[in-house]
Amino acid sequence: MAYLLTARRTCLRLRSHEFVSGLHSSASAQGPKLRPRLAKSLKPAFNRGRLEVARFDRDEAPHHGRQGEQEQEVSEARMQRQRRATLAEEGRKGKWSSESLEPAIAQKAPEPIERPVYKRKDLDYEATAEDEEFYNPPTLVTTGGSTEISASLKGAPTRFNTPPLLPGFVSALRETLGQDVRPTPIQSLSMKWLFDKEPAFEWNQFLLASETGSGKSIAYLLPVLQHLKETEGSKPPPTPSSRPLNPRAIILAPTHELARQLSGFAKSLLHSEKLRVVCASQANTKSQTTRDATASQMAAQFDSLMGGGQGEFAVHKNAHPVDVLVGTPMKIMEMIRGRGWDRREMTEEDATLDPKTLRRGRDKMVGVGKWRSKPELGLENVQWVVVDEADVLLDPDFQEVTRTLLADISAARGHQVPVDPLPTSPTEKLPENQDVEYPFHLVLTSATIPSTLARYLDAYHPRLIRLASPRLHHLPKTLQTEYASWTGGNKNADIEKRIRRVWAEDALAVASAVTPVTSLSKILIFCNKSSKVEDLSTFLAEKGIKNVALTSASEERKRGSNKHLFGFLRPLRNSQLQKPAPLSNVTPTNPGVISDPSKDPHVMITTSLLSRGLDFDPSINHVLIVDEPRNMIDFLHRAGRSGRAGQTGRVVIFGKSKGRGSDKAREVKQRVRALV
Ligand SMILES: Nc1ncnc2c1ncn2[C@@H]1O[C@H](COP(=O)(O)OP(=O)(O)OP(=O)(O)O)[C@@H](O)[C@H]1O
Repeated sequence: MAYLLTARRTCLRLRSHEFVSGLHSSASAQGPKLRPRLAKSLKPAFNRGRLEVARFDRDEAPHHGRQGEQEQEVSEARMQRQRRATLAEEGRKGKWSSESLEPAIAQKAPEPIERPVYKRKDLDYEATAEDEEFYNPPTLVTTGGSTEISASLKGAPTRFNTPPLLPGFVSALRETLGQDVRPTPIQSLSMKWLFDKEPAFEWNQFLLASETGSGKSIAYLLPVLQHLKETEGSKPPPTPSSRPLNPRAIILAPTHELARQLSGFAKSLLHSEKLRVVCASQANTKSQTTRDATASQMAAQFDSLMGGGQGEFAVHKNAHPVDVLVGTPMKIMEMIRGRGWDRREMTEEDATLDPKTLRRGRDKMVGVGKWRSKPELGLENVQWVVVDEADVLLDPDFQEVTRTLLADISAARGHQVPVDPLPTSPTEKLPENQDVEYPFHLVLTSATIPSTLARYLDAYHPRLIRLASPRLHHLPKTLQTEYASWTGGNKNADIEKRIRRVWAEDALAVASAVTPVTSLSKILIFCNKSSKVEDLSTFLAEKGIKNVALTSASEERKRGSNKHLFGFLRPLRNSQLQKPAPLSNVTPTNPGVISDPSKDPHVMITTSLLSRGLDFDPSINHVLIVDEPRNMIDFLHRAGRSGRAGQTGRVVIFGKSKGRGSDKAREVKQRVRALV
């Protein structure tokens, strides 16, 4: 009750401070029609090919989320009517001033969710040089750059059925995602293209490109797991000389957090169809007793750089073979070649380097000194490699490690692949006819395909089968965008006000009893710098808002588990693998009580570190972007932590509405509108 009163007071105050400058929903934004960033790179291929464009009617459209959209629209309209009636009634009784009613009704009511109607993409575009940020596939499926471009979701499965899926996977999907689960567009495409087709199943390369929260993990996990299951009997028995683990599939992810979540999710699909999944980023603590003193010191130094440390994964000599290994490329390289594989002689210059100035990725990998432990991981059995968040893992910072890893797997399977350095400048021409053939299936996935990656794929993977969803490079339809303007005073205080306003709206919803809100919204805040994360975290904590601040250097990240994200990540529905921390004052018998953000953290503050791939809980229905996004790719990933899998969410972008610096904010606004 006390909280409710505070919430009401906050609502009244909000009326007078005008820092929200406009509300733009995905459904209503009529901003200038900017072309999405387009690459010219596909044009020649496109001109040579035949084209079918996919278009499917509402009834044909694969399910785009958990909740039936029709049902949702009806319930939202009803909710809005009830809310108006309740608030008006309260207003008549003198509880509210008419002034405070207006924003409460207008701002709380969510926009009706548009049905996904997939339309033909524009084909005759002109891309300018500065527009070349995103690659834009002209249609849903393109097979390489050669003779044929065939397309469409026509004929693609619109249900998870047996076949093509094994019954155990169908039941696991229903258990995890609900009985009526239907494939999203990218999953339909993957079921059509990635499942074994008789007679020949050569080594293929695929790109799965679709917007954030559209189910890419299932799109690649199902074909990989099913193929492993079907070929289980033909697995060669481990020989005494072979190295341990010997996975049949490797999934690469850019962060330990994502690797852990993906392996947990893969396990949740394997309740009936059993396979062994191991996460290289999970603690399994084997002490490194065989090291000498110098080696231990170096390893400790290495750990502090790499975010390893206590409880880190180590391979036991007699470890059983596994089916799927999930991890970051750096961690897996270390398991393949041995810890410290990338070390080199110390130079004078090294001694002067400040570790803080090292770039992420390979720079941080490169240590100095000669220490190196024995290689540990066998690779002869690898038949699938998935590169999740491929645009990060193949970007200039990471691509050398990723490509070296792919080359090592190839070499272990008897096929040498050169790893030539790529040009450092994005404008430099890539060598032609570099068709890289790997002796395994390669699946690349991403929600964003920058033009540089598209060019690399054209040059090195011309046979790549590209599967793209109709909403690639757009925000999820269920995500609303809103622009907030700084007041000109303390920015941290503006952010605090915005947070309190979200909770005031929640409290209102509880008061008017139109939504079954049992806890306050959780809020994810993205800053550009770690120092800003820490500063904001301290400020909010002082104001009684308990929060979790995570940067690449955070101690919590070194524990080999995702405990530091509990309560924020989406828990797995059918397993006990992840359990969010209970909210202190919400109980099953007292569901109307809202949670207390001064006791349980409802706010997480981070940098782009956690913007990639992580599946956050739907209770995170607000993302605040408090620093100007570095680019639209970064923005799409940050914003896409909410509004996932058809759930509603809102992204609030802060900027200056007047004076110096407001031009930038206007430009961001325009570019964001082009993504709606
Ligand atoms: N067919 C489906 N119906 C309903 N929910 C689904 C479906 N497929 C996946 N999901 C759920 O959608 C959420 C997002 O899926 P996932 O993390 O695979 O998205 P993504 O496309 O990989 O997103 P990102 O680009 O951010 O990594 C998950 O919670 C997943 O369980």
